[in-house]
Amino acid sequence: MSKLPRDAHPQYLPSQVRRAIPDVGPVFYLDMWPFSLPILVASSPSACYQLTQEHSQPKSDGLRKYMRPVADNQDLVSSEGHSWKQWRNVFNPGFSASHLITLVPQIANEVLIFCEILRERAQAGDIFPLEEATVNLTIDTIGRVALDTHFNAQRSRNEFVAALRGQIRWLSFGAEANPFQRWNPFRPLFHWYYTRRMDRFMGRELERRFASHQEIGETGSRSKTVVDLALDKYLEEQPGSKETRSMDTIFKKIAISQMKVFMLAGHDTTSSTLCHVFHLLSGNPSTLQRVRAEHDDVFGTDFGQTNSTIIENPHVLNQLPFTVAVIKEAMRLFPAASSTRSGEPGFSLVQDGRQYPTDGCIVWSMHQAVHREPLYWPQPDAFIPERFLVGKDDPLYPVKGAWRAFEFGPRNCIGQELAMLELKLVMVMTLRRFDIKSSYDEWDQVRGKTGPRTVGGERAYQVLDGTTRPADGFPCRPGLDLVTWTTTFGMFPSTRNAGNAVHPPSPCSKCPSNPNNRPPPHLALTRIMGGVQPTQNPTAITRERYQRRPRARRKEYVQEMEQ
Ligand code: HEM
Repeated sequence: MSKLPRDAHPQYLPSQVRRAIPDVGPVFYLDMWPFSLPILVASSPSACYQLTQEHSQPKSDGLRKYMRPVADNQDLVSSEGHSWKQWRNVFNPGFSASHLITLVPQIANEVLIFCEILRERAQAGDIFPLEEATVNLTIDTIGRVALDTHFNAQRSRNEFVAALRGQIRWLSFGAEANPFQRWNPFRPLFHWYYTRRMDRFMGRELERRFASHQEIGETGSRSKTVVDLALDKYLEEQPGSKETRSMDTIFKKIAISQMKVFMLAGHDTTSSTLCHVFHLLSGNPSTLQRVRAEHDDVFGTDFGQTNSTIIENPHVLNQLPFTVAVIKEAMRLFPAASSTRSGEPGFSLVQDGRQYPTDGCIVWSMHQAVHREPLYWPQPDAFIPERFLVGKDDPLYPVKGAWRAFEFGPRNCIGQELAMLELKLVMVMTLRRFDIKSSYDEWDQVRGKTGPRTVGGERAYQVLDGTTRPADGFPCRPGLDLVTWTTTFGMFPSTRNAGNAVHPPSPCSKCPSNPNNRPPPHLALTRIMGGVQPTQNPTAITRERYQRRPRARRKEYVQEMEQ
C-alpha cells in the first residue's frame, strides 16, 4: 500500500497482493491484526459464487457496524433473515425495470438540470471536479424515484442532503489505524444529531406521500413511486388495513430507514460510475465516437429532440447495446462496491480442490480483484467495451460470473435497474452535446501533489469516501455544447443535415487562441450543418465580440444579445 497514493481505496490491497505474489492464487487470507479480523479474499467467480449464491452468508459485522448509526440495522443492506426477506419483498416491485421505465420523464427532468449545470461550467471555462455535480444529480434522482421528493440538491442546499453528508462523514468500519479516529468520543453525538434531522425530514415527506397515495388510489391519476408500490404491497399483506386513514407506524419507521439507505447505497455508487464513464471515454475518442453514432442512429441527429423522444417512448433506452457495454466495462475497471460476509464454523470455500475454512474471518467477494484478474479477462487493464458484445468463441468473451458489479444471489443490488437507467439517460443526453475532457494533468500542475499519484498507471483511481469515488472528484473541463456554440457564435442550430458529420477533434490547429481545448466553432459548425458552412448572420453574436468581453461578462453578453 505504501506504493499507492495515501487516499487509495483499501479494495486495492487484495489485487496488489495478487499481482505481487501470483502464486497466492485467487483465494487467500490476509492477516490484518490488530486492525480487523483476518480477511479471506475471494477473487474467483467460483469462490464468489459459493459465498453469495450457493450459501448466501450473512453480511459482515464490520458492515453492520458501519450501517448501524444510519438505520439501526433495520435496512436492506445490513438486516438479515426474515426481516430482510419481508422488506426486500415489499420494496422489490418499485425497483423493477417495468416500473422504473414509467418514471423516466421525472429522471429526465433531473438530467436536464445536470445538462444546464454542465453548460454553465463550460461557459465559465474553468476546470472543476465533476463528481460534485454527479452526486447531486444521483441524489435528486433517487428522491424523485423513491418518494417523488424534489431535493433540488443540484441547485440548492437541502436539509436532508446536508444531514446525510454529515452522517456519512462520521461513519466508520472501526478499522482505522488512527486511534482518535477509531474511537472518537464525539461520533455518537454527531450520529444522533444527523439521524434526527434525516428522520424528521423523511417522516414529513412520507406523510405527504401517504396523503397523495390515497389520492392516487382514488383517481389513479399520478405515477407511483417506489414508496407507493411498497405501501401497496405492505397493505396487501396486512388484513383490513386497506381502509386505513393514517400511516402505519411500522411501515413508516421501516420506510424511513430504507429511504436513508437507498440514498446512501445508491448515490455515490452511481455517481462515481458516471465519472468513470466520462473519464474513460475522454481517453478513448474512437469509443466515444461509436457511442455517439449509436445515439445518432437511435435518436436521430437532431439532438434537440432527444428528450422528447425519450419521454414519448422510454423503451427506446433498451436499444443501446454499445452504450450498455461501455457502462459495464467502466464498472468492470472501477467497481463501485463489493460484498463482505461473515465466515462461520463448518463453511469453507473450495478453490482448485483446496479447502479454505471461513470461521472467524471476514470473507470478501472482491470485485476489484475478480474484475482485473488476467485468468478471466484478456488485457485486464484495457478499456474494451466490445468484450460484452462478442460471441462465445471470441477470446474476449467474459467468463461466467466474472463480472459481478451488482453482485449475484439473493443479496444482489436492488437498485441495479435504476442505476443502469440513469447512466444510460445521462449518456444519451450529454455525450453528443458536451466534450468532457478529463483534466488530471492540469489539475496536478495547479494543485501539486506529493507521493504516488496513480494506481497501476491510472490517475482516476478509486478513493474511500462513503463507498468509492474517483480521485480528486474527477477534475474535468466540459467543452461548450454545440447548441451553445451556435448561439454564441452566430451559427444556426439546425442539426438536420448532420448525418455524415464527425465530432470535432480538439485542440484545433486552426484556432490557436481556442481557450481550454473547447471544440473549435468552425468544426462544431461542420457537424451541425453536415459540412455546409452557412453565411455569418450580421446581427448575431460574433466570436470576436464575445472574446473581447472580460470572461466574467461573457455570459451576460450572450443573454443580453439573445433577448
Ligand atoms: C452503479 C451503481 C451501483 C452499484 C455498483 C451497486 C452495487 C451494489 C452491490 C455490489 C451490492 C451488494 C452489497 C453487499 O453484498 O453487501 C449492492 C446492494 C444494494 N444496493 Fe446497490 N449498487 C448501485 C446502485 C444502487 C442504487 C441506485 C440503489 C438504490 C437506490 C442501491 C441500493 C442497494 C441496496 C438497498 C442494496 C442491499 C440489497 C440487499 O441486500 O437486499 N444500489 N449494490
